[in-house]
Amino acid sequence: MLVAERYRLHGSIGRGGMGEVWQATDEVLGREVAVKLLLGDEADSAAAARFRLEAQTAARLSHPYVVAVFDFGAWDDRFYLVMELVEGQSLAQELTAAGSLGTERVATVAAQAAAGLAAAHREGIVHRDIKPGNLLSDPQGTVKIGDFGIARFVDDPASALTTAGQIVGTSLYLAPERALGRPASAASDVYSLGCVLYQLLTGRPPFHAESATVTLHQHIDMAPVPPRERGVQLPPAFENYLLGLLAKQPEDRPTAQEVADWFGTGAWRGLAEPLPVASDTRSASLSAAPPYASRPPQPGSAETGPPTMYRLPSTAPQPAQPARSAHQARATHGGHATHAGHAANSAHSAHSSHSSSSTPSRRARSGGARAGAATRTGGGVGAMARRRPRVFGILAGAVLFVLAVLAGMKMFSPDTTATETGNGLKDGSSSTGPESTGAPAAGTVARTGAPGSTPAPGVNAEPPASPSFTETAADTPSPAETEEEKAKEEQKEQAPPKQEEQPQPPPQYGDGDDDDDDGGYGDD
Ligand SMILES: Nc1ncnc2c1ncn2[C@@H]1O[C@H](COP(=O)(O)OP(=O)(O)OP(=O)(O)O)[C@@H](O)[C@H]1O
Repeated sequence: MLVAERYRLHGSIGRGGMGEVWQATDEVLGREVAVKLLLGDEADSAAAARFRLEAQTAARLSHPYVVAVFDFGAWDDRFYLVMELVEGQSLAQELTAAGSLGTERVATVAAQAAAGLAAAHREGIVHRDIKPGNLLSDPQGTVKIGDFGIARFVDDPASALTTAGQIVGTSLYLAPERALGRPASAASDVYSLGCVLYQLLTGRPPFHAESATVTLHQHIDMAPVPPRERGVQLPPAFENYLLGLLAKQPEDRPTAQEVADWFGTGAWRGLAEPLPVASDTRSASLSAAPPYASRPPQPGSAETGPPTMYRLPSTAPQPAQPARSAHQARATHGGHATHAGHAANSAHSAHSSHSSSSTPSRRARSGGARAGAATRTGGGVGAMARRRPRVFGILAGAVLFVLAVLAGMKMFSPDTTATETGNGLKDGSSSTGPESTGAPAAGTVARTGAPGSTPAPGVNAEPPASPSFTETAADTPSPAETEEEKAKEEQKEQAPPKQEEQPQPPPQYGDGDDDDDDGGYGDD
């Protein structure tokens, strides 16, 4: 069959909802092409309009991951569409043959399909029917998006081809907002792509109920079961990001370009992972955990691992968005309690095992730099106080305590000496004059310094001061000695001879546990 006197049809490739696709030869240009012939009655204006729009839409796109459209027209009362021939199979066929695809393959599909979608979105075109059957794979495995048959221009409401209440698209991949009857958007395509990727990984779409209506409700209300809970060996980063594509709110999903970049840079391998944004409610609660800067760098994280997209400038895709999306989606929509819990736990565990967001990384690095600077600039008391405030506080308190005790000894020891022994042991202290306050002060010191009392350990820690007191006393007789001696003589007259005959060597003060020595304090 020669179509439009140019395209010779060789054989049917397959049949879809709008037409049958044939392998053909363009006899003018001498190349192989695919020709789609519109099925049914040309009088079906809606189908004809859709077919025409597919041609016009696809013709605007020129991208390696989008099936190219070469020609469009009417022939023998039928419309035809001439496309780039993709000599491979659709991902639906690939999936049927394999059951499920490996992470490496799915990541490639994600990067390429998302790149093709991003190109369409830049043109203001939404595909609206992303599904495995519309993702074609050539012999090299390169993915190309085909069948823009129900696509429409985002900014052209008049081009909408669906009547009120009618939803075009497959329920298995339909975004929640579309299930609610809201307009399709670029984010709707991202959601559908997320469903496809999920199915490629697990062998089944995230939502699949006994009826399309129930499936649509699941898209709206139910959180998807994390693929790893379905037995898929998947890097946590991949899973977390994929769940972000399935966020219930369109604005919580990454853009197609971000998805393309994220998978294209290999971030899905788990070398890096998005972290929640502080403004996120759930993330804020997570942020109550120890600050990122205090965490040691995680193996494979941005701190230690190879560069990732997170280190790109602000023009790079925002890495935190998918994780935030997953959190927000589950937080705001709840959905199936069990699944929501699984998803949240998965995201949380992924977050806790990866600390590679650019912000935390920068914080950690800058924090480390500050610490290093402090060390380099002297490592003195100030630096120590900053680095180990608690230890510094304890040491400072101990020093202050010792100083206070020494000061107390210095103040009160003359009286104790005078009262205690009268042997000149504490003359140095008595020379300072406190003795004028008389025995009461000495008595106070004696009691607080007595062995067995609470402060005893502190007093016992002071012996090193005693010899110095002794030496000072020996060398510098005080003018107060005269009065002191007089007082001693008066005491001699009243005190038992036994006390007068007690010349005590200096160590007795420091021993503390000598009953005889302390006996004098106790008596006082
Ligand atoms: N450019 C192409 N090159 C090679 N095969 C193609 C091409 N376009 C479509 N096909 C194949 O032709 C078959 C029919 O495709 P078509 O797009 O018409 O239907 P569909 O996408 O399966 O269903 P629907 O149109 O309802 O979405 C599919 O197997 C598809 O893989």
